[in-house]
Amino acid sequence: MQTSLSEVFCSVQGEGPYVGCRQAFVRFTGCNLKCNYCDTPVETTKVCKFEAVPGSDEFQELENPLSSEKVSEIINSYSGLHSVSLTGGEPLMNADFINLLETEAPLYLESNMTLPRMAKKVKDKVSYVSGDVKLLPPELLEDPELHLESTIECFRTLKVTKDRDCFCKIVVTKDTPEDDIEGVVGAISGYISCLILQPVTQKSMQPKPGFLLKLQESFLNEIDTRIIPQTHKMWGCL
Ligand SMILES: C[S@@+](CC[C@H](N)C(=O)[O-])C[C@H]1O[C@@H](n2cnc3c(N)ncnc32)[C@H](O)[C@@H]1O
Ligand SMILES: Nc1nc2[nH]cc(C(=O)O)c2c(=O)[nH]1
Ligand code: SF4
Ligand SMILES: [Mg+2]
Repeated sequence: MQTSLSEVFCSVQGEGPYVGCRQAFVRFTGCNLKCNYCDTPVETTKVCKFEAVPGSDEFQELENPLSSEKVSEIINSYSGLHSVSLTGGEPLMNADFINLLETEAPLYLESNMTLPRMAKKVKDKVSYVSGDVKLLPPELLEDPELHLESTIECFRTLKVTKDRDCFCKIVVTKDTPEDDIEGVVGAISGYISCLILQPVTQKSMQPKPGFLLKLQESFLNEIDTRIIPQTHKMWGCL
């Protein structure tokens, strides 16, 4: 089986509870959402950029699409990996491909948690789930009620178990409604090991620190809640 990737590189996880862990990053193309804050191009590319030496800024170009065998081989060429971040775009759009990967390091899924049928397919394949809850303006969603139901269903399917960690990240902007955050956290807190409030990185969209601290305080009785911004952007690594 083959798929298109935009890039493969080795760096450290810049977000959430595993910040600083060495990972291979596999970036799939295509996404089913259009988040107003998204920092990543999701269009399908002709070639996949592959950085063989971490931090070298020298990229080889591999023609898309790539086979699962080739992608596994590239990932296994990196040493010292904690895990393999499957990101994008939306990696769950490639659930069948993910199931064919044969990597030495465990898989870490980075998902928008809106595709429950795909989530079922990969539930025994992934060891870490970094699941976003997308609190977007309703005009950006086709069916806001279904969006919420699908999100909860994905967390139920990929919930924390003895073999899988699952945590939630919520990107918070100055326009994120407090009530929406509270409602969804109540619905998924039983499925996750911790909740990360991730302030959006663009200065113009950022919430006030006091808003995040107040939210954190209100959730701490229910779930380990941490405020962690994107750290890889601070020191300019991939
Ligand atoms: C580019 S997305 C790809 C994976 C998946 N589609 C998702 O959204 O979870 C990777 C992570 O970056 C986060 N992200 C994207 N744009 C961001 C921004 N401007 N500020 C903070 N986090 C951002 C997303 O919320 C997600 O947690
Ligand atoms: N260092 C680093 N950490 C990340 N965490 C999530 C990322 C992503 O784009 O999915 C990402 C990324 O692109 N780079
Ligand atoms: S779901 Fe992820 S990749 Fe897709 S638009 Fe939102 S942040 Fe970007
Ligand atoms: Mg990123």
